[in-house]
Amino acid sequence: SDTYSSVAELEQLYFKEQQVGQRLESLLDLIMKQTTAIDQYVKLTFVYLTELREIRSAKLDSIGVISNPINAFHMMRRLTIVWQEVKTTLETHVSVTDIVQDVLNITKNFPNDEDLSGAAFSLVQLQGAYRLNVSQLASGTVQISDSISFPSVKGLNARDCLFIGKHAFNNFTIRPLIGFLLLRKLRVPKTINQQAIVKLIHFCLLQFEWYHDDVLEKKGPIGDKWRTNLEPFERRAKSLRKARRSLEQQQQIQRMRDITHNPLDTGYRLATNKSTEWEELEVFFRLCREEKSLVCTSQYLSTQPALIHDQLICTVEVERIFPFLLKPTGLKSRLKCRQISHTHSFFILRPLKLEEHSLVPYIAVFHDFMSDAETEIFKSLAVERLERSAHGSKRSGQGGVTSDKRTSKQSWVEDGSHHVVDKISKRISDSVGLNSQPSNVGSEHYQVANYGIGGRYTPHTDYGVLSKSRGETSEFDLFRGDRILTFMTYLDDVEAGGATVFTHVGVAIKPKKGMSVFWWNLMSDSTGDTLTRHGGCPVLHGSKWSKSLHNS
Ligand SMILES: O=C(O)CCC(=O)C(=O)O
Ligand SMILES: [Fe+2]
Repeated sequence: SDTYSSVAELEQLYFKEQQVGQRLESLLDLIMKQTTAIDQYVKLTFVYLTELREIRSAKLDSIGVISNPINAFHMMRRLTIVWQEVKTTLETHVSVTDIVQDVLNITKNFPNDEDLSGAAFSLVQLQGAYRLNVSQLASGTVQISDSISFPSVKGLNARDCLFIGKHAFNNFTIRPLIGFLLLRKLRVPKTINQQAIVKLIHFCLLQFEWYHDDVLEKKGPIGDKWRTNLEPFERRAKSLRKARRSLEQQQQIQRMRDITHNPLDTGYRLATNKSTEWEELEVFFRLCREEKSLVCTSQYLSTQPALIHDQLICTVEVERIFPFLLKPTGLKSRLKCRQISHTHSFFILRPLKLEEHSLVPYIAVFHDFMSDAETEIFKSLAVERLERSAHGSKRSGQGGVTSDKRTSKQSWVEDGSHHVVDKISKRISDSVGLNSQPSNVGSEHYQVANYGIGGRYTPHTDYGVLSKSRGETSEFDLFRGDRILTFMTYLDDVEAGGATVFTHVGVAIKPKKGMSVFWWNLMSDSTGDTLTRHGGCPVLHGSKWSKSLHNS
């Protein structure tokens, strides 16, 4: 008391007050920072949660949501880019509570940037393979035909399109890229610099032209894995380049002109009945799209295999190499559907429903081979142990590489792991007459595969799994021998895409839950039958599960 009467005491108070001021200042600073952090957190999570609420209000089950490639892309975007932002605010500013800790635990193995790129590139590939309408896609619809379309919960915004477009460019799939980018040019919102996009489109076109001209000049217009337009893009250089073309290149060009103009040139057909990888891919995608009319719509040829879906190869040429495209319909009429009960007494009660798809090589399906309950057992046995599928490669000798030739995950299910598995092995043995019990050398284990967004397996043969050089193959594998028969069962329906197609006989089989397809890979002299080359089309909408057994 009476402090005011002493200056010395007042001075002390002055200092104390200043101290309080400083403390309050720091506290305010802290609180302001926290408020900004909370503000940021609220804004970020609000956007995030709004998207999640939109999904919930669409009233779809989990598979219903993620089997749409656009929804899957959005999920990948949220779990990578959006989640990283939310996580940063959580970790650095918001005080760690049990809930935060819990969230951080759940998200430990979230996807990474590579997964996001994968999702973006899958959309580009699907667009190309199935020739999806780009503006429909951007507005959030996978439009398959006039009557079939699959809307996603949310469309793609400018930033998404740009992101996807850049991925297209990085992978030289120029057409979809230009599609995506041009689309943005029409509707670029203010938030994105319009000029930057126009520049990017320009840049893409220049790169493409440069790339095309370079290939044309250095390698010529035809090769094993490429076709180019006959004319260079750059007009100024045209006459100059013409002069520089070698005689051989000119002959190549002449040959190409001849083929395109004379589809019935049988002499040529006989000379080159072996297809290049590139030509086979063209046929593969054609069969995937169930293209009926094979009209030569364009003579515009491309430099990249990735561009084949843009009708860049002239039909007459494909027909020359794949005569089945011109197959007289009479052949089809020899294929039969019938019920089979003689292979085992069990089938007297419940005959097998066989449908033939090709006689040479023999490819057929058994309808309703497995019940829904049985298919679910196989999926549940596999789902916990899925790993990225690999495929054979000339360079690596015996299998073991992963690439975008085969984009699926798989796991091996062994005989004896469940009584239903044993039951199915017996059923397969009884129906095709081969020993399918994987416990002995008769066959491999079941390979259960699940395809992701745009998941596919480009054309290949199932035989030839044993390495040519003996040292690389185990004694067991040598004893067992090569794959005689492939017996594959679809464990789910696929709404769009995902057919199994045989590129050399023009057969496309659509997955149906419980249906099995089988074919003989080897000829009677145990050499491989090249006509069995086949692949799995990209999954356009849905989830594709299959289970294969290879008999040796
Ligand atoms: O998934 C498909 O349709 C084909 C799969 C296949 O060819 C294989 O796994 O060897
Ligand atoms: Fe295969």
